[in-house]
Amino acid sequence: MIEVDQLTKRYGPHTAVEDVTFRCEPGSVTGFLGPNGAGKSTTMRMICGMTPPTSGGATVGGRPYRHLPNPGREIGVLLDASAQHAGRTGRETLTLAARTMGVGRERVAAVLDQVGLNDTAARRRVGAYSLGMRQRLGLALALLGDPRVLILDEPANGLDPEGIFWMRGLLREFADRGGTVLLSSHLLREVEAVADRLVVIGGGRVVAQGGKDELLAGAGTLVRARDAHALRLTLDRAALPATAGTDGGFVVRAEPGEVGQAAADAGLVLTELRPAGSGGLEQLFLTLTAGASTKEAVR
Ligand SMILES: Nc1ncnc2c1ncn2[C@@H]1O[C@H](COP(=O)(O)OP(=O)(O)OP(=O)(O)O)[C@@H](O)[C@H]1O
Repeated sequence: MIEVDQLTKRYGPHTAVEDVTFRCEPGSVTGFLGPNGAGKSTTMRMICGMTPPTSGGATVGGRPYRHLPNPGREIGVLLDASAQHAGRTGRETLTLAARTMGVGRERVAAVLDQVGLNDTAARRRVGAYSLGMRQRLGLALALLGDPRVLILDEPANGLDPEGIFWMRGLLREFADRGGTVLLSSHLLREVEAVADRLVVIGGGRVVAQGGKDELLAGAGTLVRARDAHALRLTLDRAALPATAGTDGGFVVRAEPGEVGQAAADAGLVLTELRPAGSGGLEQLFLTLTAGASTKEAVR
């Protein structure tokens, strides 16, 4: 179990993460989703004791990361696949880590096999690895201590479609055996395919969280009016929480009837009014990523 409680991180006047609270339960994969710069890495680094929070805290299995006597045996972490010593071979990297963690050498062969790095790859220096191979080695390091919890920052980066499919299977199996997985991505589709729960972060704050199916299904009402500005004012006046899309529409966290009534009371002409459905989360995510590569974000 991972518990994140009101985590906040400020760098001078800049707030990177603000009041972030969520939990990841055993037996589930939690997708931590947000555009570049949203605060995913900073949150994960705070959970793993690498960045001290300005306020709030996080525990893994009931204890702060720094209080775990042998963290690698309890939590597998992949935060930066390029962090490994370029001059060592993959096998040396794992053997050294196994010694530090106090796990048997047989785990090295087991995890190399698990992540699909063959003998030739294991004997090659990490400096000569492709990004995809580094991600596999990073995952091998995370799995080495046979932990119950995995915390992975953008693990699919650099993997080809087959590699991404393989990784999803690995994470699904890990969770199905009772493990807890937190993985981040800036791609909605990538996380949607494997996660049970989603935590969506934008501008350092959690903007949505819940079960994936619930978030994808009950994502409010999509509404559009001839006069988008008047609609915004009407929604604000009626205290209906709305997120503006990039195309003039709004996703409102309320029933269509309630939204329609507010518009009718204000004498507005609506051009669209319907349950947002799966488009709701997509719309919310597009709004967050507006200005960034929006097409890529929902790919
Ligand atoms: N050491 C630091 N000093 C100052 N600002 C920082 C530092 N680390 C992160 N930030 C800022 O905090 C914000 C959140 O960054 P973070 O790396 O956590 O986002 P992210 O969601 O992981 O994005 P990405 O996918 O691009 O890594 C950004 O505005 C970033 O510039």
